[in-house]
Amino acid sequence: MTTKERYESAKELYASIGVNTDKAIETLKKIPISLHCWQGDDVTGFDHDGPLTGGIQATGNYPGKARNPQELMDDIDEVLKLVPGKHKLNLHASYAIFEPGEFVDRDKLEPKHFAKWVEFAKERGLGLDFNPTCFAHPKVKDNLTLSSPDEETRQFWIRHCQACIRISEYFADELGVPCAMNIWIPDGYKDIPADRLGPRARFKDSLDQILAIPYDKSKVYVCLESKVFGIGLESYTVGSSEFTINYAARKGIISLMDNGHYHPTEVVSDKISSMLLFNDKIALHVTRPVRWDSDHVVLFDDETREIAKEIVRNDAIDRVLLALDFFDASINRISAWVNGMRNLQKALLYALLTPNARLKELQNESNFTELMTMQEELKVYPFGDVWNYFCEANGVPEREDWFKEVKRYEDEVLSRRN
Ligand SMILES: C[C@H](O)[C@H](O)[C@@H](O)C(=O)CO
Ligand SMILES: [Mn+2]
Repeated sequence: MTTKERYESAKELYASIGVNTDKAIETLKKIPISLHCWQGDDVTGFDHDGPLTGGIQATGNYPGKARNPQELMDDIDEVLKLVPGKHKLNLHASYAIFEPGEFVDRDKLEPKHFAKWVEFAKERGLGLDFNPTCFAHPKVKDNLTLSSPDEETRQFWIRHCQACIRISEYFADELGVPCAMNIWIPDGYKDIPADRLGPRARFKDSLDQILAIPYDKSKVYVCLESKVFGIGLESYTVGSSEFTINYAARKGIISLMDNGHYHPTEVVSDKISSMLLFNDKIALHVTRPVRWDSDHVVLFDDETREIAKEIVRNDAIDRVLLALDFFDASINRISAWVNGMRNLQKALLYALLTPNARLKELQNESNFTELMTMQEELKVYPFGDVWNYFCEANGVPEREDWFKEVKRYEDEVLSRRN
């Protein structure tokens, strides 16, 4: 049987429960996911030689990490060949590209330092998203940036974030696609603080100063990401969930939830509906925490599917900005990216192939017996036949065939890097 024939048979079965597979794959094709550049080099970037700091960690030493802009771009191209649909690329400020011998500190960054990325994005029809890099830098003083009591330090990071807004607007102007600019700071304390309010008040004031510069809100979507703890910052983080949600609501920016940034039994899938009721847009970093915010590769697992269902069944595809955020250095980095992208797409497809209206009715009728039965039986519907057809129709390898190309690239390209 061909992929198409399998699809036709799956289509009939889904139609019998009121699901239109053609419509599902048309919708999926148009859902952009922001591919995070930092999986390719373990969050190293190009503007410093120091270690990764900020309470995050990439563990593993798999060979073949990208060492310069060209290698990172080549690797991203390799990923794009294996992922269906059109997406965005998510850059950090530390990935600025300088002329040979040039160095520009983060508070002085300008659009021209990202011109090569814009060219790259234009040639491939990608949108660009952006992030200030408030970590892995000598100006992070005692683990603090925008909340630092040291005014010089705080002003440095304010200027950095302002520079990033200007760069984000340049991306949007050049590419004709709004740029999501996400602010995340690592600031916090390892042990019980004596003052919780002061750092948060300074962070609030810093954000006010950053947002006070003129910029076009229809082009730059400023997002604010919360976090419950970092490595070495276990007792207190300045940018907590309450802080970021309140600040974003008050100032009309976008809350970003990273599903690795909550207590282990808290799930982002349960937060999405509440956030949608009070916000036009929300943003997500989709990741996989394992015991802690360990940023493992996204799988086609229960929570990823549950997140996707909340987006699809609440008609929020255009209101949720989707980005990946993980950095696994223990496996082939191209495969980490491709698995993460394809798995989030699979979760979205699974949600699109769910008879959501019928399931809602069952819930409202308190028919929990049939609801459970249906939800469980759906798990063994021929979802894979629809996914494989989607891959074929979009010119990328189906099933695990993509891995052959990853192996070839590893043998011919990655293994020659050291
Ligand atoms: C590199 C990213 O900006 C970073 O992972 C941030 O989004 C985060 O999640 C920190 O834990
Ligand atoms: Mn994140």
